[in-house]
Amino acid sequence: MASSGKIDLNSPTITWKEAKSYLKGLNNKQKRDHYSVKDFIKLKQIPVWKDTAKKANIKQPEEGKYAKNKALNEKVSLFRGDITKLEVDAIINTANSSLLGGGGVDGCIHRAAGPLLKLECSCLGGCQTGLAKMTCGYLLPAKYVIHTVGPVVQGDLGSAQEEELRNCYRNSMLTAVEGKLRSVAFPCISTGVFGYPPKAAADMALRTIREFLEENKDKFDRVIICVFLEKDEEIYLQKLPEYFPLA
Ligand SMILES: NC(=O)c1ccc[n+]([C@H]2O[C@H](COP(=O)([O-])OP(=O)(O)OC[C@H]3O[C@@H](n4cnc5c(N)ncnc54)[C@H](O)[C@@H]3O)[C@@H](O)[C@H]2O)c1
Repeated sequence: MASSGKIDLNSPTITWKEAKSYLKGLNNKQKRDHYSVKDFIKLKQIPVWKDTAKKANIKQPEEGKYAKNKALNEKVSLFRGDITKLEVDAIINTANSSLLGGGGVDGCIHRAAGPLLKLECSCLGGCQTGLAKMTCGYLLPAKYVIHTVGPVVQGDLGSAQEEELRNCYRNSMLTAVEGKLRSVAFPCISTGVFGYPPKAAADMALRTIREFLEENKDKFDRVIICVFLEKDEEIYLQKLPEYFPLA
């Protein structure tokens, strides 16, 4: 135990349960002393879709299938960058079924969270495609990590994989609601190694997030779509006005 009650989360002797319980008792300022990243991004630094659209001078398409909703346009955000830097209640990890780490987002999250994340994950018994399981965020600026396993797409996209991707977004948001979390950030689930076509994935993500927020609008302050690649940013800028038309 270090002095003044502060625990060294990098100590080889601390268990993940001790670390999780200790972190739960800290306020944001105290937690910041433990982040593995110093250039973390605060929620208030991430613009909402309403402001992004105005700045990007986005053209509103003809009447789409979703109604204009000012409140929802102030709850969703499109952000391009590293999801491990976001200071939100939870980031979603697009993991594999073992939940024991891998590459891509999964690798970035485990590296930034530190070894305690894998130790907690190893007690979860893996995760089936489409489901979601939550752990502590440890050294991440995010309080929690919601791990979900997306579908693998080889060849043509099938309806089963579409349903599985929809389940990833819905079950991750349901898990956040159960944990009373108010701000979450999604990466582009399954669009990397798992091969889901990015435009079709963006349609499924936006439809599912829109419909879930309509049913649970008071449960969230912010749902962030965190893209990493420029092409994904372009896809979402093009599709967002269809699902979140500018009010
Ligand atoms: N990409 C790899 O080299 C690699 C290798 C082995 C396993 N994995 C991982 O990939 C599988 C899941 O496939 P997937 O397509 O769902 O995931 P993914 O391959 O990680 O790609 C998902 C999306 O996340 C983007 N991305 C990558 N790093 C970041 C970051 N730091 N912040 C935000 N977004 C980022 C990436 O560009 C892509 O659009 C799992 O097995 C997992 O372990 C990835």
